[in-house]
Amino acid sequence: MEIIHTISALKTVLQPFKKAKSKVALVPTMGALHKGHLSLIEIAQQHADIVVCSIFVNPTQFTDPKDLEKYPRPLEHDIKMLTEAGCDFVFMPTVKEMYPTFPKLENWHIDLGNAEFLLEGEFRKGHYQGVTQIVKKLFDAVNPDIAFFGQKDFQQVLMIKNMVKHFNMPLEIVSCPIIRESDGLAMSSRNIHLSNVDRENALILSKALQFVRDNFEKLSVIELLASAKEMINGTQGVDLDYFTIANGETLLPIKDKEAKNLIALVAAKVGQTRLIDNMLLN
Ligand SMILES: Nc1ncnc2c1ncn2[C@@H]1O[C@H](COP(=O)(O)OP(=O)(O)OP(=O)(O)O)[C@@H](O)[C@H]1O
Ligand SMILES: CC(C)(CO)[C@@H](O)C(=O)[O-]
Ligand code: BAL
Repeated sequence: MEIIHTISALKTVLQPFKKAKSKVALVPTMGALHKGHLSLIEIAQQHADIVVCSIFVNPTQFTDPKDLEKYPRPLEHDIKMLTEAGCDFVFMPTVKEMYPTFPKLENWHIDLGNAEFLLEGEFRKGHYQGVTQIVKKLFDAVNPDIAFFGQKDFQQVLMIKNMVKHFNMPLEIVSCPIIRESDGLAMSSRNIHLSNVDRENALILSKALQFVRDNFEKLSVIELLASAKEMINGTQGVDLDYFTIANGETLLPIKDKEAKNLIALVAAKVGQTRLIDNMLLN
C-alpha cells in the first residue's frame, strides 16, 4: 500500500489507472479505523479495481472544538489495518493541503435541501456544509468512479448524494451496512472514549432501535416512540438528543406506518461521548 500526502502526488499515482480505464473507488474516513471501516474497504474491493482510502480529520465539520481536539488519531494502527486489508492507496493530507488558507476558512455553502437542518443538522449546526465541503475536495482530488459510505451516518449519505446531484458529479455513491459489536453496539471511532459503565449503558441505543424494529407491525408509532424513549431515558448516564421514526428520504417524522423506506434514528450522549445509530424498518 502506498501512502500519499498531497493532491498532486495522488493525481500522479492514479493517472495510469485512469488511463487504463480501471475503476477507482474512494472510501473517505477520519481514521481510528475499526471493522466498520474495513467492511467499506472490502465492499469497495468487490466493486472496483483500485481502492483509495482517505484519512483526514476534517476541522470544518466539527461544531464542538473539544470533540475535534480529542478525536482519536492512531495513524500507525490505521496504516497497519489498511495494509492488511489490501487497500491500494491511503491519502493522508495535512489540513493546509486541503484548506490552503487555513485557519481562515474558505467560503462554502450549497443547498442540501431541508433535511440538512434536521437531526444531526439541528444538533451540529453547519455540520453537513463542512462534510460536503471536504467530500467535494476529496472527490476532486481522487476523481473516483464510485465512493463508499456507512449507513451508520445515514443522514450523511443523503447529504452527499444531494451534493453529488448539485454538482452533477459523475460518480456512484454506495451506502454500506452498519457493522456492530457482538452485543449490538454500532462500531464507531468514538467508542474508544466510553468508560466501562458508558460501554454498558450505550447498549440501550441499539436495544431501543431493535425494539422498534421487532414491534413495528404490532404497535403504533406513538407507542413505539414512547417505549424507545422510556428505555433510553430510564438509563442513567444516557442523555437523549433525539429518537425518531422518519421517512428515509425527507427525514421528517412519520405519523403512520403506511409509507415505504422508514428508518428509526437515535443520537444520545453516553457519559461525555455523543453516539448515533439507526435501523431500517421496512
Ligand atoms: N459501524 C460502522 N459500520 C459501517 N460503516 C461505518 C461504521 N462506522 C463508521 N462507518 C463509516 O465509515 C466512514 C468513516 O467514518 P468515520 O471515520 O467518521 O468513523 P466513525 O466510526 O463513524 O467515527 P465517529 O462516528 O466517531 O465519527 C463513514 O462513511 C461511516 O459511516
Ligand atoms: C465522510 C467524512 C470522511 C468526511 O470528513 C466523515 O464525515 C466520516 O468519516 O464520516
Ligand atoms: N462519522 C461522521 C463524522 C463526524 O462525526 O463528524
